[in-house]
Amino acid sequence: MRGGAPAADGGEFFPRDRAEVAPGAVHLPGLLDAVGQRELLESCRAWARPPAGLRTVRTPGGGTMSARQVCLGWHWYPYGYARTVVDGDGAPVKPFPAELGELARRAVGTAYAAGPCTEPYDIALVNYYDADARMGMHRDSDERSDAPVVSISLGDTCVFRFGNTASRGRPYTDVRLRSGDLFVFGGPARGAYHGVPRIEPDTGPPALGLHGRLNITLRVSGLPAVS
Ligand SMILES: O=C(O)CCC(=O)C(=O)O
Ligand SMILES: [Fe+2]
Repeated sequence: MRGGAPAADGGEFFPRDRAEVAPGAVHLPGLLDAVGQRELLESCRAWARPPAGLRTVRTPGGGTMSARQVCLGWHWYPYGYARTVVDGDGAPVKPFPAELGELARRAVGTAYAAGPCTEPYDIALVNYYDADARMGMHRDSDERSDAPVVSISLGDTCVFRFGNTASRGRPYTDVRLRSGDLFVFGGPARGAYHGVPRIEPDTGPPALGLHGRLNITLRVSGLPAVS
């Protein structure tokens, strides 16, 4: 892979390349340009408003997740999916926007030679990380589809840890995800453990105007569509 050292203006001197981190796990740097990032950020701000807005997720063991979350299409809670915010204000989940489905299809088509995924994307999780937030190693395993997961990053750079399907431990690869990067994991990587051990504060593009990091995770539920 070619060098990715930031230039003095915050841009890239050498473009960063598509990189296959593990079989089926593909990093697509800079897929969203500045305009695309700004539009998506504006949408995230609207989705984060109540009802069914940004919330703190409580785990059955009594803990809380440090990244706050809002869901679109299907509401994820530990550990399942619902049509309403069953662990929050009880409001109906906001609809899954068609443009996120298009973005997921484009990402899968760019990531894999086999081309776009034909299953309809119908879940978006929007995770907001402040400088101290992180996400522990976990698998995305509440879906009934093995379609690839597509993850989008906005704002501050994070360290994204992509591991293996057997355990939370090694071997894993740490990848820096920057604003506008996408990461796709499907096929043999679909069930791999992954997490976010660190946010690098104040590393996002200043013009974006986002303090912290947003992640948008797109999934196919495999659950019956609403009529
Ligand atoms: O923030 C990220 O990059 C990962 C989010 C994630 O793994 C999830 O929401 O399941
Ligand atoms: Fe995940």
